[in-house]
Amino acid sequence: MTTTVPPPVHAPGETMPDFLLAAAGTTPARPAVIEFAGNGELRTTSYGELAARVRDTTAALADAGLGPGDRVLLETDTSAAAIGTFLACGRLGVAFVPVSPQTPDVRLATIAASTEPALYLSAGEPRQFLAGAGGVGTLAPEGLRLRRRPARRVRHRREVVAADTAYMIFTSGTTGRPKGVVMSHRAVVAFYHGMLTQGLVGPADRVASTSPFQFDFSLLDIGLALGSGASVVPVPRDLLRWPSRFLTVLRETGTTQVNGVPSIWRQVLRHSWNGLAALHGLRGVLFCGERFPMPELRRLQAALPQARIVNCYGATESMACAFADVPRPLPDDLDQPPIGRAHPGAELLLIGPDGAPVTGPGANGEMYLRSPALFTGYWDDPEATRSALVPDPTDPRSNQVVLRTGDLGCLGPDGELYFSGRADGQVQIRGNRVELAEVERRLLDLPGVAAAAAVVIPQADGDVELAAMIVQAPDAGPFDPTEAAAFCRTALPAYMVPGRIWVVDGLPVTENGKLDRVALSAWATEAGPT
Ligand SMILES: Nc1ncnc2c1ncn2[C@@H]1O[C@H](COS(=O)(=O)NC(=O)C[C@H](N)c2cccc(Br)c2)[C@@H](O)[C@H]1O
Repeated sequence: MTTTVPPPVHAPGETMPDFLLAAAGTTPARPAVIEFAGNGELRTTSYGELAARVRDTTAALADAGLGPGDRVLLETDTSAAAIGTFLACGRLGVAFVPVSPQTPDVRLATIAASTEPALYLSAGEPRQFLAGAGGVGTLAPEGLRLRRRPARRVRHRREVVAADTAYMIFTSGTTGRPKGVVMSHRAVVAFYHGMLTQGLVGPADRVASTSPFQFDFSLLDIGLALGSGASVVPVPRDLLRWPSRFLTVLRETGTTQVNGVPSIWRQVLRHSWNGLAALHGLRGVLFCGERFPMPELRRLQAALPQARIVNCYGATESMACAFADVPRPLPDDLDQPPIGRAHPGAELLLIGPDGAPVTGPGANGEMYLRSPALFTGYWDDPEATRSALVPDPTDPRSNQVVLRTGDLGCLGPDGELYFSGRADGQVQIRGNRVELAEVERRLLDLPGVAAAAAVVIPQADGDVELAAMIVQAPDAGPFDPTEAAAFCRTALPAYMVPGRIWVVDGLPVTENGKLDRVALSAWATEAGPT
């Protein structure tokens, strides 16, 4: 008879640490973090041990003079030490700014200059040039080690309130200058509760987290696991890129749920489909961040017939907002999985070009999000904040703000939403507006194509040329670019047919694992016409 493990008890007015440590009150002995140490060794931190670590680190940070309104720059991958540290920050009302060790020096310096952290903590050797900026310390498995105390500051606030900033995530802004998304405890916990309504995992589950710590997807994974009384399994970044090692981590840690962007599956599906299919304990997959190419999604679903696959949509400005089960079986004529609808407690509106809501099957519009999980604003950027948090277009008088996502959506027959690309994602080709995703969707219909990316190459005469790269499925035959172009021509206007199509082994991805269109365009320009 299976003993039912009591779920954690959540209370109103929770801060992020309250929410994430709730299970320490109900199941202190159960594993909170399971780290893969290699050669069959696992390092487990129980909820009780995590809570004790948070207490010690909170005392160390308080002793260093940190308090509400301060910021800590936290350079690390996801780990028990990292989680314990950011929870301690939350206990003191100190915001943490996560950056991954792979962050280039210039970007780290930009973020540090903008956020003026009271303390810079690094899991590895702290980067020297930051030493003069304030306090410096290192994260060690046994706790925090200060190398330079933070300068003393005048303290105006002493209470931690749920509206305080829990963290700030810097995303690449379209203007090139990174924007700091400021998230309050109240917003994060509101999203976490919305996520818990989806019944994704229970206390016996082990959630593999594959995103870099600086990507809020990692914070979703931590919230999903710890908020459910389950375990987080951080997947070491250097093992993720090797299919066999990735599968070894999943198998040896007893992972039951894998969260990650679509690209983490590309090489596994190409080279280790059988190894993946052998993981019968895998009962859930959650992906987010961009569309999952349908041929790859079908192969993933075939490898894991027992798994629930969920498409999670959203922006860092509300962590995420919608969860939709990928239909099983996937209809043949479906060209992308739905994003469904916002989680309970939030609502996605479709707004037409005239600012009025659009409804009814097939309606198209820009998605606006109404939610208690909305971000506070962009750090030190009131103008960008005003353009993202806008008065509710259905009734501006209340000054209730909604998030203008910048994403286009369309309504399906049953009221479920589909993602139709970025509102600013169109490119102009010979005067015609083109959604690159439409070209990619057509290429994905080609037999033997597993993934595709379309890109525009600026020409000397000011015009642009449309090109594409495709990744072939393992069983595909030789690729004929002429035949592929003819295939596109039967369904797309001439200006949307790629002038050249390259076969590539993989597609470049950003540090967060999403298709890197800048790298793609640079590569195509070099490989393209001389
Ligand atoms: N499921 C989808 N299908 C298609 N397009 C998606 C999906 N999820 C996003 N996007 C796109 O990515 C944009 C946002 O980018 S972002 O701010 O860097 N954040 C992200 O990508 C990740 C985002 N915070 C997120 C999403 C889900 C869970 C967590 Br936890 C975090 C959205 O505005 C969309 O354009």
